[in-house]
Amino acid sequence: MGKQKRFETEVIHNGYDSLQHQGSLVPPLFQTSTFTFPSAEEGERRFAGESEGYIYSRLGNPTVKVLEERMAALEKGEVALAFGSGMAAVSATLFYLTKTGDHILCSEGIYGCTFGLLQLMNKKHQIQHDLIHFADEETVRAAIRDNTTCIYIETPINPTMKLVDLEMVSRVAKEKGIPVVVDNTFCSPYLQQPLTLGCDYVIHSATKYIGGHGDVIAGIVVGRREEMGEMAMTTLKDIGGIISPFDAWLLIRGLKTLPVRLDRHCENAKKIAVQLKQHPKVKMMYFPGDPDFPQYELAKRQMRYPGGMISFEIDGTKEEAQAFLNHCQLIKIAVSLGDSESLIQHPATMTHAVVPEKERLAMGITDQLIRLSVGLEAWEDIWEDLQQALDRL
Ligand code: MET
Repeated sequence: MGKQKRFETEVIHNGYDSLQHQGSLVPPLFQTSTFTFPSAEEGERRFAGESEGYIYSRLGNPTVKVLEERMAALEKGEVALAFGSGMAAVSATLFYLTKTGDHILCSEGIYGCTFGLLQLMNKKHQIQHDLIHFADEETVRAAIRDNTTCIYIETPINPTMKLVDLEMVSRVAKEKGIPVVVDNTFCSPYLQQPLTLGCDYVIHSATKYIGGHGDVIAGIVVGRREEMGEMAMTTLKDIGGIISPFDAWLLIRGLKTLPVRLDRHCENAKKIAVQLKQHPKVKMMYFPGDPDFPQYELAKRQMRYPGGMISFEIDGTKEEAQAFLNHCQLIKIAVSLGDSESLIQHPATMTHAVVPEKERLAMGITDQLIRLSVGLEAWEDIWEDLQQALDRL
């Protein structure tokens, strides 16, 4: 296929040759559950892995393959696998990396359903976990146990926006031979490429910036050929959380504009953050692009731009936080993120409602915390909506 091109080119062209598909500019949608074999013997060879060729869409599909190859290239990994949701990707990866009695070391905050999954793994398989602040090498070393088989990180953390120094954590993890898994959903590979910083697996809820249009639920995992091959044959094939070919096709379409969209998301977020910070009803703001953000330097080092997500605490009660959401008119009250539409939500009662209060507060998710996914609308319109809603408090 020749040498890899720049990111903005790869999102459009990688892994697809139109001349191999009757000149179809856009990768065709292979909306089929199964594939016919020219003979019984060829069927046997395909099942035995002695012959290439498709069998059944749970085991592989040409449309899904275009998406997977493209995502692998964009994350600078070897192989990607697509899943039916971000959580299917997370659970397949964690089940692949652990067995009964193991321990997972996590960042100090994680998405509510990932937290729920860890509870389930603990209950059913006695797999333990700790959530820690990866402050420095010593802290990481001290937190790793003999039975730690994986480090699981979100950065920025959903929804507190705290960052983890991926280069530092993977350096320590390498000493101990422990794989580092990063949920890169808030950044997409355009803003942050964990594999280039020494991490081993990247996970996406492709529902968010990858799809970008709020019409697909999907997940992606990227890693090395050998491990991903094993994952494909076990926790993808046999647990079966596959993506549908149509959803893969929509993601291929969404990906083409990822850099263009993210440039705009990031520009808008920067402008909104400046305004938000000055509003008297905003008590705290968490945005990696704010010069007062405690990890501002790390953000500059690790991320291309600070992203399109902003969290902030209003000066008020939980009820006032909810009233503020209700006052928003242009901005929609909804979970999810990375869509064209600006979305706002209340993590304590929505994305992280399953986390018990004590753990939730330890993560930094107060009743006053609001998460905003800055959309692609004119930033002035987004700000005017926020401002009028804040002014009514
Ligand atoms: C079902 S709740 C959330 C969806 C998504 N992971 C988010 O953080 O918004």
